[in-house]
Amino acid sequence: MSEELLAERQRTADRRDALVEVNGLKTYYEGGGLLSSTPVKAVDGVDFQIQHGETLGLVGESGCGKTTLGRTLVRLEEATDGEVLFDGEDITTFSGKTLKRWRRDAQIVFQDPESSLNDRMTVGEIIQEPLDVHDWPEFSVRVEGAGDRTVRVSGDGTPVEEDGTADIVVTLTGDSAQASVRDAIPLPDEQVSVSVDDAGDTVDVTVTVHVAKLRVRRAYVRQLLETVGLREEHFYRYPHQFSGGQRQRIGIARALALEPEFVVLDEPVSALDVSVQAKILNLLDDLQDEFGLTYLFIAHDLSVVRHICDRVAVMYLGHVMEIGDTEELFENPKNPYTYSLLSAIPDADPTVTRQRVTLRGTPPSPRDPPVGCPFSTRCPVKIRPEEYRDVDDGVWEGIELLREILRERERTDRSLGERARAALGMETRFSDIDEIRHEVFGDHDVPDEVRRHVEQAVEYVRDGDEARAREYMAEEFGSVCDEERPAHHPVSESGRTSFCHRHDAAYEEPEPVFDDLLANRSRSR
Ligand SMILES: Nc1ncnc2c1ncn2[C@@H]1O[C@H](COP(=O)(O)OP(=O)(O)OP(=O)(O)O)[C@@H](O)[C@H]1O
Repeated sequence: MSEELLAERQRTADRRDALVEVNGLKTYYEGGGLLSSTPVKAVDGVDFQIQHGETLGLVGESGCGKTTLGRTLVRLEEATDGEVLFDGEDITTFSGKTLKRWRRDAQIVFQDPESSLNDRMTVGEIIQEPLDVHDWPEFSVRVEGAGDRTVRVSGDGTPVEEDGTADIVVTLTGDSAQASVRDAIPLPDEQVSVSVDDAGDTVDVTVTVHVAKLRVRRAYVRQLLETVGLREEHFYRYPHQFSGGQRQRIGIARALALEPEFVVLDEPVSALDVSVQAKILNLLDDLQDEFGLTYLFIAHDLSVVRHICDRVAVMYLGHVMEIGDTEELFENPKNPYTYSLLSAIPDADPTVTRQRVTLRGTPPSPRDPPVGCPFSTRCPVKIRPEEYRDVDDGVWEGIELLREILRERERTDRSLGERARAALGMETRFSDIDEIRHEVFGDHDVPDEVRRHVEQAVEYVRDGDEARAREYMAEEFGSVCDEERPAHHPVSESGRTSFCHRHDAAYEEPEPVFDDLLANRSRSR
């Protein structure tokens, strides 16, 4: 299938009904640390959509920006650039009353139910707090049966905006009027009285609620406790009297209190025992069906993600590397980072002896990310310059490792060289460049055309010019992966995309390159 056709299908898939649409979103943390002038680029330009009622998983190594992204979507962090459209409106521009009103629609459940609940408040108070802040319920009123007449609402009711959900529906029939309260609100219809003054062109409707809001709120909190599998009598207890799973249920009840459309679940089960995890996941699933919720599900545990997410976004160093249908992505990852991440999961079938891709080192600092592809410093199938395509994999690995050590030495103080090498998985105690070279290339038979350039770079280091050595290595061995940001290429008919230069027609796709790499490795064992 041609790229054009795939791109067209991608656009069609995108036109489905999105609740959340993120365009070019960046969230940087300014200041702090030694390099205070350089911001931490926690989220560095991401684009994706979440459809109504969908669960989008967000995975990636620690520190890749998942939590920051989730918090930016619910405005707990301010976006540095880009937009977050929520039902078409850019929430990054909201302020004042508009922001406060919108906050009801987007909530977050935190990872750690230990620390996310205030231990000095009762469970009832914790769940009720957002209701108090928003003076819930509003007693919004819609009047039906008024025909062409102008309706004015007063008393305890406020007229509903446009076609929003009304708490109370007043139905006018002849001279009488009847109020019916929305199911979710624990307020019997008979506790609401309505008087109508029909003056021809105008109808004045006065709504009187005979129960104090606070009582309605309390009854609602009790209802919520049951919704999340707790009991009414838990209202007056304190969080420390509950188990981890129960505390997470409290956090979920609090998040649901204002009837949001969208919930960010930030590792909601990571801190829980495995037996409890399944129960909480089932609860979240049931709640999604019952309330039509849309989720962003942040997780480390890929098997959990596979189980519950419709689509998955794989993040690395502030970027979305691959995004698409969960089953497709797990079955047949297209991006080298996804491939590497998934290869780390043990296979459920012990008879399957799958080859694993072990990633070298740790991700670069988000203060100083690579200028090209964010994964370029660790990618096992990075594009090589034409003249080095046939160089032995072990030698190439040595070149990349040497480049990484030189970069790491730039970042860390020389006296911290040990730490740099430890980060790269090297157990050596030396700091001399000749020893490093020896360690990196080991017993490999390094061809002359490579040796020559490595020697030159080593010479620059000996002369104390490490910047020159880095530049020399980059000029000689660097490729498009080091120099240019990739595009998001469509990689399947369902609209999956992958952020990798290898999908350009000029290069070989990642998959066969991985196959060759792994086959060579097993041969050399
Ligand atoms: N308030 C902050 N100030 C400065 N830097 C921050 C702040 N919060 C996070 N960071 C940095 O931003 C980057 C992304 O962090 P974030 O917590 O979003 O990643 P994550 O993928 O959620 O990690 P984890 O899986 O460990 O929770 C990290 O380098 C982190 O150190």
